[in-house]
Amino acid sequence: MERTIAQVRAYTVRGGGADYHDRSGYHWIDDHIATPMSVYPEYRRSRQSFGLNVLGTLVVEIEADDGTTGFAVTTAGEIGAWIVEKHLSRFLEGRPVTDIERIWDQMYRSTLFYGRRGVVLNAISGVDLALYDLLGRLRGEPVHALLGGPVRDELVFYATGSRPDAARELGFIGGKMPLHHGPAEGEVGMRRNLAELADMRERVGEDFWLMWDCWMSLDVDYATRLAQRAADYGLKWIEEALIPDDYWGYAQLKRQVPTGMLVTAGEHEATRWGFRQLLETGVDIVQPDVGWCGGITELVKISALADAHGALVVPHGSSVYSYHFVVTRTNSPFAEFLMMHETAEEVVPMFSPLLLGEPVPENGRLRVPDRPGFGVELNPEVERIRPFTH
Ligand SMILES: C[C@H](O)[C@H](O)CC(=O)C(=O)O
Ligand SMILES: [Mg+2]
Repeated sequence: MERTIAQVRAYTVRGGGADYHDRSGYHWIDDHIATPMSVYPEYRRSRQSFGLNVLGTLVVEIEADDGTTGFAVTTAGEIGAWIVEKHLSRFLEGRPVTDIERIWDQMYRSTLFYGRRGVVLNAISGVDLALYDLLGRLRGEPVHALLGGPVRDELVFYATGSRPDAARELGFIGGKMPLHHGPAEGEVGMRRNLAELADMRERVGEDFWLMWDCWMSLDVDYATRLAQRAADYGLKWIEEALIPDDYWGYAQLKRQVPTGMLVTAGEHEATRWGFRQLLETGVDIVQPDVGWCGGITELVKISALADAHGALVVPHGSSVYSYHFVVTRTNSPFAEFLMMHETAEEVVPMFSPLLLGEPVPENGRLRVPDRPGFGVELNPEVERIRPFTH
């Protein structure tokens, strides 16, 4: 029997969860990481100092007419909750649960006058993921089955964190480190970056992948010089070196990095149109975040586009929402695991404490669970607030 959507609800959560930058106390993820704001000395030490954690987590719940409820989490907080409740809900309530493509198109077209990317696309992604979760629960199938089924038995992971040496011991295939010093810290900062890479290469040996996440902090000149000097230490890829709008810079950087070094980008990009522009620069790996780029519905299109450009798709973080997709695509041969342990020495669930049943890699590998939907539940002990209703 065809089920319809009875109600859409949006909640916010603080402290961890999908907004993984929203945490208190020491954490490697907020320890002097180079950012576009590093040009201002007063904002260098901590990304929270310029508001990286202002949004918080958005939880979208979608209830079908038989009471079955699907949900998803992303980064969008109160603004996202307002968009979902006051604007997007009208395109869902009363519609068949299977109307995923039409609902996406209406959400996107109707928000073009203030949307296209950023927090609006985060909100659209949250709704889309919650719809997939609901459809999977109604059909008793995991989301990966709805996407055509797995192309491999298990996922293999690289780890992102400050301790690739610990990641190696934990069985990951590589380690991606945050870059600590940007161009404004001059040659001294450049040398410090290279010393950290050299030290890590020493610790992990020759064959372990080492990558740098530059989080939009560089310019083409600095990124080129950094890449050239990092080649001596076998840097596998240089990630998100430039601001997302500088497509021309990415094209230039791709031409200038040493042969064999990969250029990756895209975690702050959204929609097939944004990725079309990014792919035309020649980047080797695109890294859409399924909770930010437009959800699964859009990621399927981005992935096909990337495949036709000969580029891999290795989604940014996003836990189960990414795993169910990656396992279904041949051009996504491995996945990212973001180390949310304070010192990146242990494996902890990425969206902890928000989800129950969130799977984590063991020895760098994971069989994606066959539970219906995305296979996770909301932890009832985590306080959530519904700031708006409609
Ligand atoms: C470590 C990075 O600065 C950021 O927090 C996460 C990220 O960009 C990634 O996992 O990739
Ligand atoms: Mg990144």
